[in-house]
Amino acid sequence: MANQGNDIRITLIGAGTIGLSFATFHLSHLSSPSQLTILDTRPDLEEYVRSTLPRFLPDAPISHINLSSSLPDAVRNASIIQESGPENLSFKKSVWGEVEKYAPKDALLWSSTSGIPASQQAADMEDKTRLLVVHPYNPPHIMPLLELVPSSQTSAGVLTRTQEFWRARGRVPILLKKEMTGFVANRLAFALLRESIHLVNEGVVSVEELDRIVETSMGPRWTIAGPFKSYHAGGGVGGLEGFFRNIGGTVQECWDDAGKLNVGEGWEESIFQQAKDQYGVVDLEERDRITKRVLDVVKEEKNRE
Ligand SMILES: NC(=O)C1=CN([C@@H]2O[C@H](COP(=O)(O)OP(=O)(O)OC[C@H]3O[C@@H](n4cnc5c(N)ncnc54)[C@H](O)[C@@H]3O)[C@@H](O)[C@H]2O)C=CC1
Ligand SMILES: O=C(O)[C@@H](O)C(=O)[C@H](O)[C@@H](O)CO
Repeated sequence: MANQGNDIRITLIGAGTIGLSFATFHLSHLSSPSQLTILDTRPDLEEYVRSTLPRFLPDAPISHINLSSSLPDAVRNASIIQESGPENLSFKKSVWGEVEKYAPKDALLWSSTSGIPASQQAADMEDKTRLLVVHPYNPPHIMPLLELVPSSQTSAGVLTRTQEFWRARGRVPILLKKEMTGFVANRLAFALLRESIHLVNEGVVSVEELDRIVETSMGPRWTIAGPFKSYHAGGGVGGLEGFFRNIGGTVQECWDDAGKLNVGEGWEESIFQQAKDQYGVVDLEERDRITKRVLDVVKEEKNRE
C-alpha cells in the first residue's frame, strides 16, 4: 500500500464532528484534495461540507474532494479507511463487514471510536488483523494525540504502518498495550468529570468556578507536564516518592472521599442547566484558535530543550 505522497488515498466514513476535523487535517497534508474521499449517508452532504469545512480550513478545495454516499465506490481505491460514524457497535461491525467486501486487501482500517474495542468491532470480520482503533482527541486537526488500540489480532505490520503514518505528519500516536473501556484519555477525563460533578452537586463550587479552577491550575500545568512528571517535580529532591512521603496521607484521604455518583442519579438537570446558562453555544473556532496557539508555543519551547 502506498502510504506517502501522491499515491495515498484516504477515505473517511462519517463527516460529523470528528470526520470533518480529520478531513481538515488530511487536506493540510495530502498532495491533492482528490486523494481524499468523504463518505456520509446524510442527503445534504455536499451542502453540509461546503458550509462547514471552510470554518476549519478557509479556502478549502471542496470541489476537488470526492464526496460519496456509496460505500463500495468510496473505499474501492483507498489506502486508508477511517470510520467516524455513530458510536454504536452494530454500526461499526456493519461498516467493517461492507468495507472488507470492497476495499483493497492492504488498506489500513481505523476506527475513531471513543471506547468500543477493535476486538468487538472486528468480531465478524474475515481478516481481523487489519483493524485497530485510532482514537483522536477532539478536534484531531489540532489535538496531537492519537490513541492506537489494536486488538490481540491486529497485525504488527498494520500497527507499524499506522504509527509511521501519524509520526510522519507530526502527530503523537500512543500505543495502548491493552484494550480498556474508554482507552486512557477518556478514562482520565471522565474520572475528573465525575469528581467535578460531585463537587458541584455537593454545592462546593459552581460549574463556572470549577472550570475556572481547572483552567487556572492543572490545565496549563498538564500542557507542560503530565500528572507523573508534575508530582515528581512537586516532590522536590525526593521526586514522586518524596511527594507521596510528604502528601500521601492527604492523597489517600481525597481518594477515600472521592465522589462516587453515577449517571441517572438526579444531578443532571441542575448541572446541565448551569452549563447552558454559563456557556450557551461554545465558540468552537475561538476554542480551536487558542488551543492551537498554546500547543504551538509549547511545541516551540519543548523543541528548545
Ligand atoms: N465528538 C467527539 O468529541 C469525539 C468522537 N469520537 C468518536 O468518533 C465517532 C464519530 O463521532 P462524532 O463525529 O462526534 O459523531 P457525529 O454524529 O458528529 O458524526 C457521525 C457521522 O456519521 C454519519 N453516518 C451515520 N451513518 C452513516 C453511514 N452508514 N455511513 C456513513 N456515514 C454515516 C452521520 O451522518 C454523521 O455525519 C464516534 O465513534 C465517536 O465516539 C472520538 C473522539 C472524540
Ligand atoms: O474528549 C474527546 O475529544 C475524546 O476523547 C472523546 O472520545 C470524547 O469523549 C467524545 O466521545 C465526546 O466528546
